[in-house]
Amino acid sequence: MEALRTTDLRAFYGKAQVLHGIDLAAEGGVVTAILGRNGAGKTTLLQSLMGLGPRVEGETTILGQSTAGMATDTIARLGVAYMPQDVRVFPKLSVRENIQVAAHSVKSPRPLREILDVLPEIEPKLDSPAGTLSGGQQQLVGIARSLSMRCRLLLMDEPTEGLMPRLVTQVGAIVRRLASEGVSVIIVEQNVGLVLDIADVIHIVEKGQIKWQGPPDQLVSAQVLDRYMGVNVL
Ligand SMILES: Nc1ncnc2c1ncn2[C@@H]1O[C@H](COP(=O)(O)OP(=O)(O)OP(=O)(O)O)[C@@H](O)[C@H]1O
Repeated sequence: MEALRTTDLRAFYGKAQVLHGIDLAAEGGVVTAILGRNGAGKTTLLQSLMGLGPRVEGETTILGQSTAGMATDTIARLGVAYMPQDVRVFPKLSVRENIQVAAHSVKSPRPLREILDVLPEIEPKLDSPAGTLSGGQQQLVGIARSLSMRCRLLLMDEPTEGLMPRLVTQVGAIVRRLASEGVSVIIVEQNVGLVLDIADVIHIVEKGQIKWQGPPDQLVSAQVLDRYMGVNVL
């Protein structure tokens, strides 16, 4: 089933237009990566999908339903999880409680045991206040929260920022695992290597527009990365 479709999505902060007609479609089981330079509008795109922040125009359909006028919590209840860039844990709650809060918001959460099998690093920290964990560990708690919600559309904003390479690989494996379960994952990333490894389709956003889209093997052409990202992979 189609998890997401936007048609001519436009977003505004006050009078400033940040997204200029985004057409994006994503199926269940597909990992869609969004690349782009700083300020291109990637975070604004995810926030627009969640009904957070900017004023939006155009059409968005999530899991078959138009989200026009929907509040963020209603969008979440359709089966959408959003992992913002600055993952916010509840610092005074334990890691376990942080996961329970997320699990509480859905009818049939993923069992904790299953989450710990994928994220063994957090098991020894389950009863520690989440605010005492390192930034990287807090990122993992954010991922654990998303896993617990058993979402059908997962929006991730730079989930590997600040993570050590081993954990970056692990996050990549988790994303692929969710896709194999039928989840549609939209991932904003700066880590081009990771994107090439895990994405099925890549969209490059520049100045609020999708300038290029295609599979990873086509992206590995110096022109595309040089031109839109200032990255030279060759
Ligand atoms: N709350 C806001 N109010 C006004 N302008 C904003 C707001 N948030 C973002 N912008 C502007 O919108 C544009 C897109 O920002 P956005 O954060 O979506 O880009 P991004 O591609 O996610 O960048 P980054 O990689 O730095 O996170 C930028 O010009 C930014 O200054």
